[in-house]
Parts: sequence; structure tokens; C-alpha cells
Amino acid sequence: VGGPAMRASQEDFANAMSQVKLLKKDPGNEVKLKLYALYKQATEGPCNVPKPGVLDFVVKAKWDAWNALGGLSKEAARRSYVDLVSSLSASSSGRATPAADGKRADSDHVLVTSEDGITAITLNRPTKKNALNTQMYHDIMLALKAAGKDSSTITVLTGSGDYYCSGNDLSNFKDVPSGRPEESAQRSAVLLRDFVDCFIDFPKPLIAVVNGPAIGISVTLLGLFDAVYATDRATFHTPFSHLGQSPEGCSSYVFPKMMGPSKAAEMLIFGKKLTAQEAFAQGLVTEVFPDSTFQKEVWARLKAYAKLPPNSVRISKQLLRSQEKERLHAVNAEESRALQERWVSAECHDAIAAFLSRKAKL
Ligand SMILES: CCCC/C=C/CC(=O)SCCNC(=O)CCNC(=O)[C@H](O)C(C)(C)COP(=O)(O)OP(=O)(O)OC[C@H]1O[C@@H](n2cnc3c(N)ncnc32)[C@H](O)[C@@H]1OP(=O)(O)O
Repeated sequence: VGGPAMRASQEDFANAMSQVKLLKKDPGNEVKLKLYALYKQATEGPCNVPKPGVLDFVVKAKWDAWNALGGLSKEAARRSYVDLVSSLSASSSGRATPAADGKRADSDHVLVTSEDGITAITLNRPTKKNALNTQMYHDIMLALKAAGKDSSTITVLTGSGDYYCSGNDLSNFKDVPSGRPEESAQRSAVLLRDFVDCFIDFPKPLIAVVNGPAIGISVTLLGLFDAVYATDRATFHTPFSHLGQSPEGCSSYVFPKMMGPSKAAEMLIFGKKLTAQEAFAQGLVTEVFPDSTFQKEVWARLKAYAKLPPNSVRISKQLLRSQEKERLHAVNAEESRALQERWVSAECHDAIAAFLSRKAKL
């Protein structure tokens, strides 16, 4: 699940350690802590030193980062380290985000533009309905981290082509090295948790421009956005049980609060697909627009919002969200743990095999 085909050899790991020293841009403290934690886990295994005192800030932050990796195996940590360095190198060489204001920075499948006070992150893999592969998860995280710090007032996530996003790339499951499904699932659970954490912690208004159907994780995450604008062509589908999986993106907590437990159960347990109007009625979508005028109307609205004073907007967003943050992090951890187990289940493997052999489609 979620990981590239090969295991990370000691040589890959050694190369990645050298590459880190050659990065042109400072990746920031958060990423450095992640690298430190993965390095320790890869070389020494799970955190084995006593918890430092709270006033020892730097040592405590490092200990927390290492300890958060729990029982992740050395091999999985090595792979995650190699993946992370590879995405940082791509970004550092200008292939990926972040975008400077007024400029455009591209990675293969995630485009970032920053203009008129709006940073837009566009999923750009239309031939695969914008399904999210491992590199895209990393690119989106980097893009969000950069957007959180840039001078734009709001950040937008949207898709190119006829889909918003078809969720997790199911071919990620093909790439599991034989005999190592547990490690792969563990690595994907770490990736999922880090990915969703970026949305929980995002410091300024985050808006989804849902330009077409949305599936899986692209739907569940919507509960963490501050506004969701959808074309009337969009649909919202979370077929987790059909895939032998379980909900993520904090939806097991946010959806029942938002739409009531039974409507949430219809979506998250029974996989009911909602139309845009139905999603609006459940509070998942803020407003629905006719497809013919969708882009024009939504971007005009966003440009007006982006003219508001950025600091005021940011502080208000944080006030609206801060009460729930701790709870959301705990939910995210729990959902990631549950999925880690699901990914090695026969129910999940059978469902993915059916999709990959073209016997099943949603
Ligand atoms: C590490 C974090 C993990 C987080 C976990 C999240 C859980 C989820 O997100 S669960 C949701 C997973 N998504 C799906 O189950 C969708 C699967 N796709 C489909 O059912 C259909 O492709 C479609 C309904 C989206 C579109 O059908 P349509 O007939 O219009 O087009 P297709 O010919 O099927 O698709 C074109 C092309 O795109 C490929 N593709 C589409 N979605 C995915 C996907 N999610 N993963 C991999 N590939 C996908 C499809 O195979 C086609 O590829 P080819 O042209 O090469 O055959």
C-alpha cells in the first residue's frame, strides 16, 4: 500500500543521507525532525531512551518525533527516509513546490500557483482521474507546508480534468514487495497520518474547489476544509467497506458531528454515493454551482475573499479550529492504525485485486 515497489537497500539509505547534505533549501524544522526520527528508527529501531524533561525543548522535540514512530520496522523507516529525501530533492531542484508569489512551480502531478493572494494546489493526473500516488502525497504535504507560510491569504485545492480526485491510487497495492505486506502497511499508515496532520494543522483558510467526482480520501478530507465549493457534476463517494477498508481523514469523527450518525453511516459504512446537492444538504459542501459557470463564479468569489486582511483571516480560522485540534490528531492516529490492519486483510486484498484485474469498478 502506498509505497514504491522496491525495498530501500542500505545503499539507497546511504545515498539519501548524502543527498540530505546537498539540499539547496533548508527544509525547515518540522521536516528535519521527521528526518531525524526516521534516521534513528532506521538505525536503532523504536525509541529506547527515557523521555527528557519538558524544559529541554530541542531534545524533547527530537524524542517526541522518534517516539511517535512507535514500532515502525527499521526497513520501513529506511524506505520512508529515502522517499522523503527524494521528494525534498525534487522540490529543492525546483521540480516541485513551493511556489513563490506570482510564479508557478510544478511537480509531475501536483501543480502550485500563487497569484492574487491565492495559492492554488492542483492535482494534475487527469488520465488516472487524479488518483493519489505516493509521490503526490509527499508533494501535497510540501505544497501545504509552503502555502501555510507564504504571503497568500487563502489556499485552494482543486483537480484538473473531469475528476476532482479518485482517491488513493489502488496500484500502490501492486507495489508491495512479496512477503512484506506488514511493513508496507506500516509505512503507508505513517504516510497517511503525516498527510492528514498537514490538513489538521493548516494555519489559514483552506478551500476545496471540487471540479468533478470525488472518491475516498479526497472526500473524507473535506471535513477539514473551511469551505467546499462544488460543481453540480460532482459526486461524493467513500466506498471503504467495498474495498475492505475503513474511513480516514478524521471523517469517523467529523462526519457524524456534521451530518448526524445515520447519514454518516450511510456514507462511511455503506458507501452511499452523494450528489452535490445531497452533500450540500448534509453540510459537507458549502455551495453548489452550475457546471457551466462553476470556474468563473468560484474564482471570482475566491479573489474577493483573498483581498481580506490576511492576518485577521488567519487568526479567525485558527480560533474556529483550535478547540478541536488535539482531538483530531488522536482520531487521525486511530484511523491510521485501523487502516494499517485493514491493508493486510484478505477482504482488502480481494477488493483491490478485483479492481486491478478490471473485474470491479465503483
Ligand atoms: C497512504 C494513504 C492511503 C489513503 C487511503 C485512502 C482510501 C481511498 O481513497 S479509497 C478510494 C480508492 N479509489 C477507488 O476505489 C476508485 C477506483 N477507480 C474507479 O472505480 C474508476 O476508475 C472510476 C469510477 C474512478 C472512473 O471510472 P471510468 O470508467 O470513468 O474511468 P477508468 O477507465 O476506470 O479510469 C481511467 C484510468 O484511471 C485509473 N484510475 C482511476 N482511479 C484510480 C485509482 N483510484 N487508482 C488507480 N487507478 C485509477 C483507471 O485504472 C484507468 O487507468 P487505465 O487507463 O490505465 O486503465
